[in-house]
Amino acid sequence: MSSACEQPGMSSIEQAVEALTGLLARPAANLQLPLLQAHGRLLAEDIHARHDVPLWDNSAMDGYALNSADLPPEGGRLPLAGCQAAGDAAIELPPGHCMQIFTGAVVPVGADTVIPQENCRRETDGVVFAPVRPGQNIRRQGEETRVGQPLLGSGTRLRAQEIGLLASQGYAAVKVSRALRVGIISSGNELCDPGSALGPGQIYDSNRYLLASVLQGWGFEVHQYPHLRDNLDDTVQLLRRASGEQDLLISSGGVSVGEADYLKQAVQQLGQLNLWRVAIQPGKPLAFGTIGQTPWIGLPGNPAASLVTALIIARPALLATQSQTPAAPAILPALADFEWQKTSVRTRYLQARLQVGNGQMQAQLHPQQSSAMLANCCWADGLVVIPAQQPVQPGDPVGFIPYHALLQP
Ligand SMILES: Nc1nc2c(c(=O)[nH]1)N[C@H]1C(S)=C(S)[C@@H](COP(=O)(O)OP(=O)(O)OC[C@H]3O[C@@H](n4cnc5c(N)ncnc54)[C@H](O)[C@@H]3O)O[C@H]1N2
Ligand code: MOO
Repeated sequence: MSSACEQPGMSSIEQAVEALTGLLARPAANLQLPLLQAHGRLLAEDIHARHDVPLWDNSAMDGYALNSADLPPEGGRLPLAGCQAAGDAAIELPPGHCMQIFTGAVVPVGADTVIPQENCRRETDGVVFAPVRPGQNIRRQGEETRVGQPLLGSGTRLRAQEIGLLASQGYAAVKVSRALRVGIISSGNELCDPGSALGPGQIYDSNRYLLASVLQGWGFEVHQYPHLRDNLDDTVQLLRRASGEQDLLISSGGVSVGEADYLKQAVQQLGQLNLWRVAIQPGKPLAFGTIGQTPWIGLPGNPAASLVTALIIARPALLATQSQTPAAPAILPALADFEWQKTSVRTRYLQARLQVGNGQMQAQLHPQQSSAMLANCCWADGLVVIPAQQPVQPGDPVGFIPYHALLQP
């Protein structure tokens, strides 16, 4: 990322992230959600074990349970006495016998060892064992977790494994943080939604779908608003309504210098414009401010500029409303498999792929880097970061941020 920005009128990326983070408030309320709806949410309570895990000593194998004291050290034959199946209460092992047992079944009373069926020889009414190690293949009560033990802390993001762990402790519902409600607004007379026929001069609105996917991927609740026509009255009206309904508004388009770009003007009329223009390419015209109590982020209209600014500037600020420690995506070291001479006062994010060459990670660029394109972003699996004013020669070290890291919370 850029250091202090020397371009008059532009903030550095760090300044923009810091100012935006200060503008966004955490949603106050928590909510109780059924476990199946809690995936991806942040836990809003501390979770303790309700019982030991395992609940009782149980078998790790399909085989035969026995009391090791019943066998001589060289092994031997034990008569077979019934079967202990998973889901049944513990039955008693008669002294001097063995009992068939299945994985997960409670260990019969009196048994201390389980031998897998492939490691012994079954006869009609008995089993012949090699020497055994007492205690083999038994999962002990409480060896994973003891009742009352802290399991998950408030603030933990519930991934698949946390959901599974909560279910294993009998939690049918959990308290989670309410996700920010984000209103999405696409601005421009030229926009038409997929599913409708394009009129003359129209294009399909891709940013609405792109941004909704990004925000949903981070766990936010997304609400759509109608396309904003390029005039001040409509813009003021829609922003006033939407700001009363959402925790945050994110628009795309209408923030550069064009005479049909009314968003900043409308925000100034309704509230306050806090920042405009960031030393980032693509994405320079990014703006944000507040309408009443509701923050607004104006992403640039070019689709790749919308995507990159959402991932690099909005992401850390938005995730800070959800968690105390938003994970900054790791910048992976790579070697440039390209030359870049178009230096700029802005930090440049380039659509790139990583590949292994000569045993090292090499970053390759898409031949087209226009911010008006999306096919290049689909080709890419991440972004190469070129600091301001820094040309790159083939073989130079560069930083690479994988898309998967940016698209996850
Ligand atoms: N004279 C100048 N012109 C422009 C400058 C500048 O500094 N001086 N900056 C350029 C840069 S950089 C960008 S990025 C764009 C951003 O402009 P806006 O945010 O005002 O966006 P629009 O003008 O509304 O649209 C730009 C471009 O993107 C297309 N677009 C807009 N919304 C969508 C959408 N929802 N789905 C798909 N495509 C969309 C729109 O049709 C335009 O082609 O400004 C440059 N101009
Ligand atoms: O910043 Mo614009 O986003 O260069 O296309």
